[in-house]
Amino acid sequence: MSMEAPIGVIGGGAWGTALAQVLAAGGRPVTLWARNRSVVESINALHENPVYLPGRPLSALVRATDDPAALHGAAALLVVTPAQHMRMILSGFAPQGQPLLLCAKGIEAHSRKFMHEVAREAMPGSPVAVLSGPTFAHEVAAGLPTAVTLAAEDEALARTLAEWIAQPAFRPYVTDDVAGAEIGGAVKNVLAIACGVVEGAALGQNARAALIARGFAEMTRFGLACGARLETLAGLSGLGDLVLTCSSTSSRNYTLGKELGEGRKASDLLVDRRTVAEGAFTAPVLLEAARLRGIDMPITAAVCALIAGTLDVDDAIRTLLSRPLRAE
Ligand SMILES: NC(=O)C1=CN([C@@H]2O[C@H](COP(=O)(O)OP(=O)(O)OC[C@H]3O[C@@H](n4cnc5c(N)ncnc54)[C@H](O)[C@@H]3O)[C@@H](O)[C@H]2O)C=CC1
Ligand SMILES: O=C(CO)COP(=O)(O)O
Repeated sequence: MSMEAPIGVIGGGAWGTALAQVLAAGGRPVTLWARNRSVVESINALHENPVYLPGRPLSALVRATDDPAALHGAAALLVVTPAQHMRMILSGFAPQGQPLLLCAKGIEAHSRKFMHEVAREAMPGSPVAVLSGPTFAHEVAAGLPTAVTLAAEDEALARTLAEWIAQPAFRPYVTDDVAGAEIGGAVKNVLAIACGVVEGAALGQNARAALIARGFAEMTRFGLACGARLETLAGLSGLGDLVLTCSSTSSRNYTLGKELGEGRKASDLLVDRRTVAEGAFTAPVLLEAARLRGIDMPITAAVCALIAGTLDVDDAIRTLLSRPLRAE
């Protein structure tokens, strides 16, 4: 048993559970806070999260709790809640000044704030870093090779967190471009919905490639306007994650889009979901943030219209294809 201070994980969904398993596989004790009592009990008694990561045995070094006080004394806190709930959940934890490693991908609705801004407001005094990249939770938990971006303005903090989380098959690359790491992860979820629509409506593989490339152009325009660097947007947390989630039904966002493309209604698909498809919540706030900066994001606008039910799939496609010709 390791004598090191545990790492805390806030959020017992698929990604929080997978990250807890990565840390524990390296011999680090992990205290995983989850809001769902049956998840806590199953992890402690059966070493499995049957609700969000079924069929994946977890290390005995992962101990679950629903008591925020159990995270006092943790060396760092990985924050792995859905983006729209992060502020509310963090406000239930008394700030202890531990570093926060933010792992959610999204932009907060209404405030239009990125996760690092929300975390700084909810837990002032805690240094903040971001983890993002092409990472399906079930593959990470199975120990399959994965590379991620770990971003912090304080490079020493990024390096320390990278050393704590790195495993032979889990390889963080550090950067100080926090905005770049966050924007790639948030925007790709919206574009994954659009790619799923292309699949569901059987528009073909040329259309999907065009959408990934033009989607990346949208991500880049928005990212650069927010101070992100091109090399981050073209790296693991941007283009890397875009390619992953725009090509697989393992992505909840892509699957949501596929079902929209097959003609199902967004309101039916979004009601009573157990798992989170962040792109549905990010799309409207991203579009608004882009409008305020004078940035054109036609694919994001089409996703917004499909989710709001103001356009059907045929009209959304017609709208995108009838835009004036322009330089690439
Ligand atoms: N699953 C994955 O492969 C990856 C997920 N992420 C990101 O991690 C974040 C968490 O996603 P997952 O772990 O996949 O979640 P999930 O879809 O597996 O589980 C849903 C989570 O949302 C929580 N939740 C549901 N309703 C809530 C409410 N009203 N208030 C507070 N929490 C509520 C549940 O307790 C659960 O932890 C998201 O931002 C996602 O984009 C990032 C990388 C990979
Ligand atoms: O972020 C992810 C992979 O990097 C998970 O994608 P989904 O949320 O679309 O399942």
